[in-house]
Amino acid sequence: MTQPVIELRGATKRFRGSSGIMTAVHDLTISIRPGEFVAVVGPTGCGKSTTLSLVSGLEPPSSGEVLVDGAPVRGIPAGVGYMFQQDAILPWKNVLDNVAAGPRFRGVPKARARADAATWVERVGLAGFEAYYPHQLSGGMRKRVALAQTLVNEPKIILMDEPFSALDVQTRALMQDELLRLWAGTAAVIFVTHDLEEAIALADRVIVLTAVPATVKADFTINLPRPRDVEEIRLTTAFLDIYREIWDSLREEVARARKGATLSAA
Ligand SMILES: Nc1ncnc2c1ncn2[C@@H]1O[C@H](COP(=O)(O)OP(=O)(O)OP(=O)(O)O)[C@@H](O)[C@H]1O
Repeated sequence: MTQPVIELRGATKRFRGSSGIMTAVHDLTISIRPGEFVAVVGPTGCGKSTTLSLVSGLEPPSSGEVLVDGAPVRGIPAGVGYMFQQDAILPWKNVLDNVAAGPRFRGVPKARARADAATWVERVGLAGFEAYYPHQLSGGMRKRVALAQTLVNEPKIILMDEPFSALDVQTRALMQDELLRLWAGTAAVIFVTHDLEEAIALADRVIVLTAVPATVKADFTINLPRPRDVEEIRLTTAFLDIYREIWDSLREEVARARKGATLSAA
């Protein structure tokens, strides 16, 4: 059996807020193998981003353990790439230099960093746009730059927090396909999303979290064949069956979260 690359063992995270201590995630136990694509869904505000912060080392757990490659996470682990809703594109650098910035920061010599960046700019479909500046790019093109910025570092773990949620529906589907094509099992991915369709279309497993404090409610294996075309696969009976099953589980938590929000607002 392959050793997990990411492991949360009974991880709990508490925050001190204005009205006392609140528990964001509680007794979270998740194990992810190398190259596995895991989507995490749950109601709004349940603790999905906090889960990513634990794995990225941005937040230490209050109790329990978080391990990357079998070692407890202390600080930001090496080999982890990120992609968030807001990209980290530098407006004063052109496309090529934006993609080369990460390797340069890690100490890769300039010529090598630019050569690697050029390869990734091409792979994400931006050949010819190397000298463009971010303000000259569309939303989808910016996402391609962000994808290249992440993948140029050859991460073995990619943490994604709703990376495509600000895109229009068509560009979003295009980027989902691009992500699957470029990822192709090369890294373990945790993909946080509000969108259950997106979760199922992309992932090998979909983890449903409970309303806050988040803990694992259910863990579904997605046995849809790869390679996938995200727009085609959504129309298949197998997809709709899985969707119904997971939505039944998620719906209860969404209802609990809404009830909690109404009570706290009253
Ligand atoms: N640094 C912090 N300090 C205090 N409370 C925090 C902190 N980070 C998160 N929280 C709280 O923890 C809970 C979970 O937040 P989190 O952002 O992880 O949820 P989420 O599921 O990602 O939310 P969304 O669905 O809105 O993206 C929320 O109640 C939030 O206010």
